[in-house]
This record gives sequence, structure tokens and C-alpha cells, in this order.
Amino acid sequence: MTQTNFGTDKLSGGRSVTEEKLLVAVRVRPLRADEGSRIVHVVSDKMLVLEEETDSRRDVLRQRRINDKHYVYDKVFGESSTQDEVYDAVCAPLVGDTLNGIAGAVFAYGATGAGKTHTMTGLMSRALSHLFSAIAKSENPDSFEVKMSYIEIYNENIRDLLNPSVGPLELRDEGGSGAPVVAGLSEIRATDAAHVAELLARGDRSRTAEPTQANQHSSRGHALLSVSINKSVSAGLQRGRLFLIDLAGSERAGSKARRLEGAHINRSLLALGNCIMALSGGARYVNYRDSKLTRLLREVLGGRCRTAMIAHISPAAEHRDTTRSTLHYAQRASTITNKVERELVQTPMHLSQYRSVINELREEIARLKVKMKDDLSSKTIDDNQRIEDTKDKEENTENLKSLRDAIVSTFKQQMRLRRRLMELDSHLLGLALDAERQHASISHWEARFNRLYKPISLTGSRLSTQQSYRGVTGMSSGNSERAEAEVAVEQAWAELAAVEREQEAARSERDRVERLLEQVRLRGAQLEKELPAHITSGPEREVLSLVCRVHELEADKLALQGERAARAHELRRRDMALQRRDAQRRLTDEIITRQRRILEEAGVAVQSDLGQLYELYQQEIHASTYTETSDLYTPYRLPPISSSMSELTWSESSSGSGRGSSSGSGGTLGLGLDRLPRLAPTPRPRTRYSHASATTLKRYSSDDSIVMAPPRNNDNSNP
Ligand SMILES: Nc1ncnc2c1ncn2[C@@H]1O[C@H](COP(=O)(O)OP(=O)(O)OP(=O)(O)O)[C@@H](O)[C@H]1O
Repeated sequence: MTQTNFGTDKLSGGRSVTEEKLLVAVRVRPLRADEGSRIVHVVSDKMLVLEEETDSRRDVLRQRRINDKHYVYDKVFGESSTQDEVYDAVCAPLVGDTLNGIAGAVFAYGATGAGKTHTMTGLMSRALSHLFSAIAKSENPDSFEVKMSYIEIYNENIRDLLNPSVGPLELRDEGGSGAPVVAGLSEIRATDAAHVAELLARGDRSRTAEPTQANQHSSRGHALLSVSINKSVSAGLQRGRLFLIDLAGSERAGSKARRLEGAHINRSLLALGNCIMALSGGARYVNYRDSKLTRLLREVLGGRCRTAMIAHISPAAEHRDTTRSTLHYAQRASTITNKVERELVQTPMHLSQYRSVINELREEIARLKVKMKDDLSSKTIDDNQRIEDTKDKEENTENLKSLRDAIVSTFKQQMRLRRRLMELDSHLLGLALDAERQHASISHWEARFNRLYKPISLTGSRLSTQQSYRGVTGMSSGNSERAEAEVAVEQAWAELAAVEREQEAARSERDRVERLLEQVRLRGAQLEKELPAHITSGPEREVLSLVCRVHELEADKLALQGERAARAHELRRRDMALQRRDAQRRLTDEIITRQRRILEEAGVAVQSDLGQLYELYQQEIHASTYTETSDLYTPYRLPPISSSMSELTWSESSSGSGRGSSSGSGGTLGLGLDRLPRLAPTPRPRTRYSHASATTLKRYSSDDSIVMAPPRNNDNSNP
């Protein structure tokens, strides 16, 4: 599983930085038939007027002229503006930049129902098809790689919209660059515009939506689409990125059911507003830490991104207050300046660094040559002998020069091949994680399907599981959930097959590069062996040993960087394994808790050693809660032992702990047979599905299957 960095990686030196103002645009959505009068008037493509309320006791016309507020922005889109117009003016230039290693971001801001999702949906699809057509037209389309991730922040939980079956993801600060990382986030390689459209549609289906007063299909979470465009260039890896962000809309009066989500939305938007205020006021310290949204948008707002904000407003009188507030925010945002720069991710070794090493060596060699000449001229020897010696010397120097050039060239080749090997290793590790993720997704859906329809063997081979799944899907029809499961599993299998093909190609390329490297290394060793015969002076020896040493060090450095990359991948892999273990443990807890309840309700006696195992299990769970502190891994607990301790019914002889009494309703039923401790109500997972809609939770609570249902978009869209 990859760790996606919504911020930036380390940069190489020598880049150009330009200060750029945030581009601020305002889009007015069309007035709806059910809305009252229009109070927003677009005057030009940069100005709009907001009618303010008039004082009826005064001259209405005059008062209105005084009160009406004019607002000027970089761009104003009126009610009849088209998606293409917005795209061309705001987003298209950023897409062009991303191909040149510059990060760009567009975020949609505004109240609920103001048109953010409408705009962003249009921008997302256009941006990605524009991107692929620009890559296809470029000189070297194969040097580009496009990856995308799509997340939603809902109730301060981060959800992977491209892999919604996994639980909330953790946001980690990765020291140095200050850019937070979403651990375990899927980053899917997008192959073409059609593939992207499919991924976007999948992500959009997983977004959380509920009706609000102003919008029947209101997005209740912030959606962040991140597209990375990596391009192999001679100096390393140039990385352009595009962030398209659809913020959730604030809502003044939320229904009871949505108070929590409303509070989260308003809190994160408030944090965002505070950041905008601080940045626009030139504050030296900006507090991004108040919400996950602002932590993730740090680079977009105060970083190296070329950023555009599209503020959305309704033209209707009934939204006057929210419109005014949005317009004020937009004005403040227009004074924010970012330091835009090209992003060049450090690859194992920069050719520029290599060149400077070679240049230094050349200078050294030149100095030593001068020194050698001086040494020779200062020697007093017979003239004939001198001519002989000089001839030999010249010939030898020539030989030495070509030998040295050959050595340098083999080292260069070696470096290039080693770098390529590292890239391939890293690619293979990434592919292995991709494959693991697809397997996880398949097993999730199969388990779920299993529960709903018909038991199928999960132990079968991959192919047989796939076939049995298909067999089952063919048996029933008309269920949208099953259809979605089918699509998800089909897609996962297709992606898995693509990953496997890519793995095969990468492995054979790796073998080829490894063989080449071995040949080059042998050639280099051979050349080095020839050196001593050509070396006639101490300085020459010194120069050549220096050449070798520098290259040895470069090789060591490369190997160390390779190890570091491998370790980073290993950490990611463990992250993924931990998440899976955690999910398994939650299921186990659920099973045990339910079984305990059944046993208790039925008054079933259990063997005392089983009782002891239950107790041990509870203690284990309690012990683990002391060590687990992160949001993500906070387990829900079994009923606290202490609360039921007084009612514990272990016979002293069986538990040996001396706790509780063996009398009363829960007393010992027989020799070695006990009742289990009383249960508190079954606790719910506190984080994993806390973002599920009320409907989902209802289904979950009435569902007596052991497999938990992930939150579903369909549920959410139905009030
Ligand atoms: N420019 C527009 N042209 C036509 N219809 C629009 C436009 N903007 C918004 N709409 C329509 O208005 C309704 C609300 O828009 P949308 O869902 O995009 O709002 P939103 O700001 O994303 O709301 P929320 O924050 O609640 O998700 C939708 O039915 C949408 O199609």
C-alpha cells in the first residue's frame, strides 16, 4: 500500500521560484425556479454587484445605490457560464503546468447548494482528458506516468474513495518537508482518459451525500482528487501534481441527524477560513493543524502550488448572508501569494552532481598534469635519453588517457544501470503493494457476498474463487448492492491482471538490466587491472585512484539509497498488514461479543477453561488499548471487566482469582461449568464505520451476520 504525500517531496537545488497570487474566481449558479428574487448581478467578467437590503423609510433607489456592493475578482462567471468556459479560464493553464513539474490546485468553496460539485465534476473530467491528450501529443509519451488518488474527509475521517472498503486512513506528519502523508492511500496508475473516467465515477459513487435545505444531493464531505504526473528527465524525476478539491458546503441549520457532520464541516471550513485570513494578512505563523482539511491543504494554500479558488454563490435573495460571507472570503483569499516552483524529486544520483564530480576531477587532473610537466622539466638528464623518454611518456600518457576515459565511461554506464535497477525495484515493490490491495478488496467483497447469498470457499485458488463468485452473481438479480460488488470485484481482478502483466514486464526488464550491469562491471574491472602498467608517476597513480574512489563512493551512495527506499516500502507494506490485522481483530471481537451474548441470554454453561480464555482475551484487549493511541487503531472494547466484575460468576476454584462470588443467579452450575461474565450492550466500532450513514448503521445493527457492512453511497443518498 502506498503512502501518498499530498504535500511535496524533497526538492533538488537550482530551481526557479516565482511568487504568485492565488487566482480567485467567483461563479454564480443559475437562479432556481423555486427561489425568490435575484440579488447578484454580474457586471463584467471581473465584477459583480450584490444588492444589499434597503431601508424602506428612505429613498429606495438612492439607498440601494449606496448599499449595493461591488466585488472585483480575477474572474467572474455568470449564471449562463459553461463548464468549458470555467475550465479554459481556470484549470487548463494549471494542467499545462503540471506537465512541466509544477503543482496546481483548484478548490471550490461556497455554501451548500451553491454549485461546487457541479463545477468540480466538470473540471475533473476535463482536466484528466486534457492531461492524457497533452501527454499523447508530447515528444515522449512513454516518459510520463499518471497516478491518481481520491479521498474524502468526512467527520474528520479520511476515506479512500478509490478503495472505500478500507477503514479510515491515518494522516501522518512525515517530519522534514512538513507535508502530511495519508498512510495506506491507494494511488492508482491511470492508463488513459477512459480509465480515469471510470475511476472518477467509482470515487464519486463512494462520496457521502445527504439532502440539505439547499441541495437535495449535498456532498457532506470534502473531496480531494490528487493527480501525480511523473516524467523521467535526465536530472531525475520531474513531478507535476494537480489537486482538485470539492469542499463540503457549510449549512446553517442542520437537521438533528446531521448535526455532527455539520459541526465537522463548519469546523474545518472555519479552520480553512482562519488560514486564509492569516495568509492574506501576511501572518508569519499560520495554524494549519486545526483540521485534517487544512493540514492537507497546506501546500495548496501556503506552499509551492499554483492555486485557484472558485467561490460559488447563489444569486437568490434568501442566500444573501452566505453569499456576502463567501464573497468576503474570496476577497481575502485573493491577496494570498504562493511560492510556485518546479518540482524535481531527488533520484538516487543527479547527473548534474555527477558532472560536477567529473569536472572537479578534470581540474585535479589538469593541475597534476602541470605538476608532472614541472617535475619532468626540472630533471637533468641526457638529451637523447630525454627524447626517448619523452616519446615513451607521450605514448604512455595517450594510452593512459584513453584508458581513463574508458574507465569513466564504464562507471557512467554502471551508474545509469544501477539507477535503472533501483527504479525497477521500487516499481516492483509498488506493484506488489498494488496487488496486495486488490486482493484485499476482492476478499472483502467476497466475504460480504458470501454472507449475503451463499457460502463459497475462500480457501480456493484465486481463479476458482473468481469463478465461484461469478457463479453466485449469476444466480440472483436486481440487487444494486450485488451489482456494485460485482463491478468492484471485476475491476479488482482486471487491475490485478494488469498489475501482474506489469510485474512480469518489470521483472524481465530487471533481469536484462542486471545482466548488462554485470557485463559493464567486468569490463570496468578489466580496465582497472590494466592501469598499473601505464602509470609511470605518483601523481598519475593518485589521479586514477581518486577517479576510482569517487566512483566507488557513488556506487555505495546509490546502494544506500536503494536500501532506504526498500525500507520505506517495507514500512508501507507493514502498514497495510497492520490495517488488515486490525480489521480481522475487529471482526473477531464482534464474533466473540455476539457469541457471549447468545450464551448469556440462553443461560448456557461453559467449560471453566473456556471462561478463563475469555478472561484472558479481555485482558489482552485491555492491555492493547494502553499501547494503541492513534485514531485509526483505537479498538472498540469488550465490555469492561470491572463493570461486570462484581457480577462475575467464576467459581473461585475455576478462575483461581478469588474475584466475585459463586452464588446468585449467575452462580456455578456444576463442577467446572460456569456462566460467562455479564455483558454490557455490544459496543460499536468507534472509528471504522463512524462515517456510515444512519441507514447503514441501522442495517449494521440489525444484521446478525459476522461481516460488517461498509458505508454505502446508495444508503446515504436516500433520506
Ligand atoms: N452552473 C450551474 N449550472 C447549472 N446547474 C447548476 C450549476 N451550479 C449548480 N447547479 C445545480 O445546482 C444544484 C446544487 O449544486 P451542487 O450540488 O453542485 O452544489 P454544492 O455547492 O456542491 O452543494 P453541497 O455543498 O451541498 O454539496 C445541483 O442540482 C446542480 O446541478
